[in-house]
Amino acid sequence: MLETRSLTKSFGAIHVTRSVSLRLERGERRVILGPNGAGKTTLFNLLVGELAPDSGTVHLAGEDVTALPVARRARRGLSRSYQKNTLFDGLTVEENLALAAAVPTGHATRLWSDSLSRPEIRETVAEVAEQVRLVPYLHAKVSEVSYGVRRQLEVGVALATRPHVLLMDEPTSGVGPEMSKGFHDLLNDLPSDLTLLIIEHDMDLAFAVADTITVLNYGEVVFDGLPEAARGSKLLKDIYLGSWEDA
Ligand SMILES: Nc1ncnc2c1ncn2[C@@H]1O[C@H](COP(=O)(O)OP(=O)(O)OP(=O)(O)O)[C@@H](O)[C@H]1O
Repeated sequence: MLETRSLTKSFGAIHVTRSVSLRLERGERRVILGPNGAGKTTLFNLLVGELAPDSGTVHLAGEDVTALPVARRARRGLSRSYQKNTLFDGLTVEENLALAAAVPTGHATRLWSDSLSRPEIRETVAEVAEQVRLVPYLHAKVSEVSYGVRRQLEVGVALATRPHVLLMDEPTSGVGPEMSKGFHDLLNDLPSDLTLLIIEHDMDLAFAVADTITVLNYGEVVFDGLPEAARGSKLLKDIYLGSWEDA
């Protein structure tokens, strides 16, 4: 469903992505682990098209999308939720979802009231709100809801564009252990044909949701396999857990 072949990117003399080849099957849940600066976010930027690689290719559903800009990849079903806040604070939760839901319909508009009057958008908003446990907050302004609810909404906004592949950059960053468990349930309840690629620092969550794990270190894939194998890997302990404890 999503594949990279020998993806390579440098910033000046720093090799941030070193010949990364990944292949995610439809419905696969893959977690990307790696110490700070390993190149995880850069890989996401290359996948969605915010950065162009120096060499290598990105394929979505079998098609080479390397030359396509962000919006065209998004229309083909590749969506991303961000680590940082990208919500409209002055709008309600429902209005934020409606704006995102309007994107694939080609009716994207800042007039959220227009979006909400469209039945297909109302339907998407209702379904996504259910999926990400936001029904009780639909009419609250984003500026009034808790940090954890905002994180849920960020996932909701990405889902409302109806992606086939969803990339999530640290969905639980900054939320407490209780919320983190809630996120685990939320991720497991997402449609089984949705392909998920998640950058996650919370090891418990990572192992709980992952079908497969990729570990990046200095921009290079140093492990690619099943969570059980990752758990026992000395390499992973040395490069990842060591850095994690230092972080
Ligand atoms: N636009 C840029 N220009 C120059 N260097 C950059 C740029 N973006 C990232 N880097 C460098 O590339 C390296 C990888 O950064 P990246 O953010 O991809 O790592 P990461 O694994 O996501 O780290 P973290 O876990 O801290 O978010 C770092 O050394 C970073 O300073």
